[in-house]
Amino acid sequence: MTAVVEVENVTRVFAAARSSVTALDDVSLSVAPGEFVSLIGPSGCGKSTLLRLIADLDEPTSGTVSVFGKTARRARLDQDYGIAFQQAGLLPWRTVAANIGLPLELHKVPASARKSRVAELLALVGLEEFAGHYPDQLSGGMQQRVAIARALAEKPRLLLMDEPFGALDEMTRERMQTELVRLCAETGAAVVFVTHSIPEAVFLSDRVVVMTPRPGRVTRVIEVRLGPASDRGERLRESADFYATVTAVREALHGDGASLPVGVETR
Ligand SMILES: Nc1ncnc2c1ncn2[C@@H]1O[C@H](COP(=O)(O)OP(=O)(O)OP(=O)(O)O)[C@@H](O)[C@H]1O
Repeated sequence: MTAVVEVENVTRVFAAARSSVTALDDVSLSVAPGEFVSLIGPSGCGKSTLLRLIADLDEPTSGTVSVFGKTARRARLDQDYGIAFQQAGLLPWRTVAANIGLPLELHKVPASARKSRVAELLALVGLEEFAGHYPDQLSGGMQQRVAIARALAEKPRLLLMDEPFGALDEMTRERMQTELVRLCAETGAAVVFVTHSIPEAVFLSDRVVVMTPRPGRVTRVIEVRLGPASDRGERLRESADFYATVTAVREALHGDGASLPVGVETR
């Protein structure tokens, strides 16, 4: 089975006149179809750099990145995935509805199908009343929700998301997490998801990849065994298994994995 994302021995050095930063050092990562993988680690450990390399917004100093078995460049040109990054990246001259519908327009989806899909997405992110607004009339969190709706517009087989829920209030954030899990289960989409939140990573993921900075490396990979995505509802957040996995990720982040709870595997 072809991996959706294959990162092999990737190093990214940002060279400057006096010093250079090794943002990623010999990082490898493989994401299977339908798999949800979160990248977590302290600020500056290279999470965003890794995602940018996968999205072909930057190039590795050495090593290779492939997406759906193609070069990262080819996959970007073919628009094989949806992207939702920290900055919403909306087009200011387009309304909310027109921003969300943009990928559908680019792929020449007929107007009637486009309209109904945009209505569905507006409901999903709770912005039905703002369809005709422009981005600068929305709060940061609302803009972020528009960007997420746009990323989901074409039910992509891969989503690349960098702190997409960072600007949201806690209630909306949890709702969006539940929706994202449900959508991925429905569409079979794989996701590479950057976050600073341990509970968020655990709730969403099949695997949590723990990174450390200077140089940016993958130090641990924690398999999350919390049952199928379709069962990940609100009750999961209060379960003992959930807490145990959160603890395991926290310990891995602090470099203390000596006593892992039962049922949590690392490799
Ligand atoms: N364009 C760039 N030029 C120079 N250095 C860069 C560039 N982009 C990233 N870096 C450096 O690479 C390292 C990794 O940065 P990156 O943004 O990937 O980290 P991160 O884990 O996503 O951090 P955060 O959690 O704060 O968003 C940092 O030391 C950063 O300063």
